[in-house]
Amino acid sequence: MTAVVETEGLTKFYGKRRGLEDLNLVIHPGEVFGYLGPNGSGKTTTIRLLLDVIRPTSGRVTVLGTDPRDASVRSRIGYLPGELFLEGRERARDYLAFLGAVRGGVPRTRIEGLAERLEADLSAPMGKLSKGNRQKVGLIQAFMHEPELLILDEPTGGLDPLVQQEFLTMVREVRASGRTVLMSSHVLAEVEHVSDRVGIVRAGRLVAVEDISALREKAVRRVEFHFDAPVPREAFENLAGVRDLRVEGAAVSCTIDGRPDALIKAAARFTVVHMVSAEPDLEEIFLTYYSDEEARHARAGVEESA
Ligand SMILES: Nc1ncnc2c1ncn2[C@@H]1O[C@H](COP(=O)(O)OP(=O)(O)OP(=O)(O)O)[C@@H](O)[C@H]1O
Repeated sequence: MTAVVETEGLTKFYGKRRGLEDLNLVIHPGEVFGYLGPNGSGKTTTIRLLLDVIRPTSGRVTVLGTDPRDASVRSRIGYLPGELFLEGRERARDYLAFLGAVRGGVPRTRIEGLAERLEADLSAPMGKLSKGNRQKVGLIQAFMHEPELLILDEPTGGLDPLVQQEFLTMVREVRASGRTVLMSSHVLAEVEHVSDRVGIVRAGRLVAVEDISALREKAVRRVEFHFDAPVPREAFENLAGVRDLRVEGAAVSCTIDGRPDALIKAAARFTVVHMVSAEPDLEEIFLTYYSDEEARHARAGVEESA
């Protein structure tokens, strides 16, 4: 299976300033990849290198099996820039129709359909669009030609929660059709419900790539069962992944580290009246992981300089 994005030692310095260093990343066809990191960590630099907006200082990159310098690859990509400049008196609707024609013809009905889904107002002149509407026009132009790869830089900024949900549905549809999405964000919560994998970039370096499902499995969550009659403590002792067990009459509570399978099977032997399971807070795991990494890097830095 050919990678959709593949980089090897990809590095960009702006003069002496590090934008990105030694990025080795493979993105597979049909996956949604969340690219996460705080402001200034190198996300936009990576995206610009993939699009040949800037050229690498060193290293190698292919996009859809092609060198990004080959201009023919551009029409196979949909791109939402982090900052979108839309100017002038032309109406958004006419601008999108023009872009559609340039990209080989996009039916007006598709543009209107996307506008409806995102509740975008296409009648306003480009220069007068609100922040939210500008972002929506940006999304429509990225999605409308049904590109093989969507590269979205901070796509959800400025969208209200309902429109965000619709946008996430559009991303899921892209994946369901076997196409690929790379979306950057500085908050995990924005991408976790649609991403298959997330990459964490920090100070110009990719510090981790994680499967979202693996991250979920690592999560510790609190679970409570209420039964129709008191249950024996022994039935819940020494179960894989179960910690902080409390059995009080007909109520059992504990934390689960990893899969809840053993606990569910133990509980299934009794009559469950009610169950509460708190959704694991991935942001918390992520931040714990992140700060561990940070501490490790800081220690390595101290050791290096010692
Ligand atoms: N044109 C430029 N000239 C000089 N330095 C730059 C330039 N563009 C980016 N940088 C620097 O490169 C580093 C990475 O920036 P980049 O914009 O890629 O980060 P980012 O993760 O996209 O951040 P943000 O979320 O704020 O857009 C930062 O230190 C930034 O100051």
